[in-house]
Amino acid sequence: MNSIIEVKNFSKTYGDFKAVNDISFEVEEGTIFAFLGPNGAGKSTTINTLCTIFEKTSGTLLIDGKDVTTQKSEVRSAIGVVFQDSTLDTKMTIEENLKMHCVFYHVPKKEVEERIQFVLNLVDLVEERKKFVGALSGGMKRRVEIARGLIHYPKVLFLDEPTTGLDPQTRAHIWEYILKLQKERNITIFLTTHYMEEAEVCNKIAIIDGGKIVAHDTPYALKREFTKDKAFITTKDGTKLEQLLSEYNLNFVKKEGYYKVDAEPIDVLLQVISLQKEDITDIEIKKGTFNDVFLEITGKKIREES
Ligand SMILES: Nc1ncnc2c1ncn2[C@@H]1O[C@H](COP(=O)(O)OP(=O)(O)OP(=O)(O)O)[C@@H](O)[C@H]1O
Repeated sequence: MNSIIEVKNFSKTYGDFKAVNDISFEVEEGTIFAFLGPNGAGKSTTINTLCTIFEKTSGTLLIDGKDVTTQKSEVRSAIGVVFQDSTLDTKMTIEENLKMHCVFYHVPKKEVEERIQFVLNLVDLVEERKKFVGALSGGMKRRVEIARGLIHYPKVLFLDEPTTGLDPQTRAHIWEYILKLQKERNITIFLTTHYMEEAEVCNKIAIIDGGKIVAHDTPYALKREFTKDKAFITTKDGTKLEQLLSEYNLNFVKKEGYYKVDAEPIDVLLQVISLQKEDITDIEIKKGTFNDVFLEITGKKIREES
């Protein structure tokens, strides 16, 4: 597949401080890419440089083959941006905000109406187009921002925490629009989020920490690498279970009233269970979560290595 975003050896320093330290990654066209990291990791610096707002210190950053340093206006035409701080004019209606954006982006006059219809349809705001932005709910404002970010038909949409502060139902709606954009329009979505369950539905995830990319893969592969399924076992004979788990080399932790046991390799766990089936009163297997992945990569594991 074609890489629509290419970042090679990108660094950004503020004085002596390396906020982003020689990172490289690519994003394939038509995919949803999550860029995650703890506070101060270098996410905003990278996004702002990709969006031509900041200047790089070194490296190459291309969007749709255009250089973010030397071809700023071509890059700006290729991207839509929805940042956390709203830049909508609250004293204007939705329609007026969208029209103004069309002027900025030199959308041909005869196409303006069709595009407004298209983007409002996408975010379910056709009926509201004459409403003043100042009178809209937080979720509606976010939808208007997404509509506005799309009105010049960008190839890549940058979404900086698009669902932060929204209620679960509105978050689910925003995700419907994001998935629809990807499926129906082949738009590449580059997003940040601190909701790990949102990161899980993305095609690829990169995790940045301390200015370095510390993981970059599919959610599935990251989960496989960084988490283990756990079995929660309740037994009438703890001593026997502990003996068996040690004998079969399965890690476990004794908790109040149950044991938390590594459920992998599953065949080994099944053997232990079959040897103690008269005593076991309850078993629940829980899959590793993406929260575990993030903690493992940016917390425990990294600290252990550094
Ligand atoms: N203008 C600046 N001058 C000096 N240091 C800066 C400047 N901007 C950012 N930094 C530092 O660079 C590092 C990366 O910042 P950045 O804003 O990219 O992180 P982030 O991952 O977006 O964090 P957050 O999730 O908190 O927004 C941080 O340590 C930050 O303090």
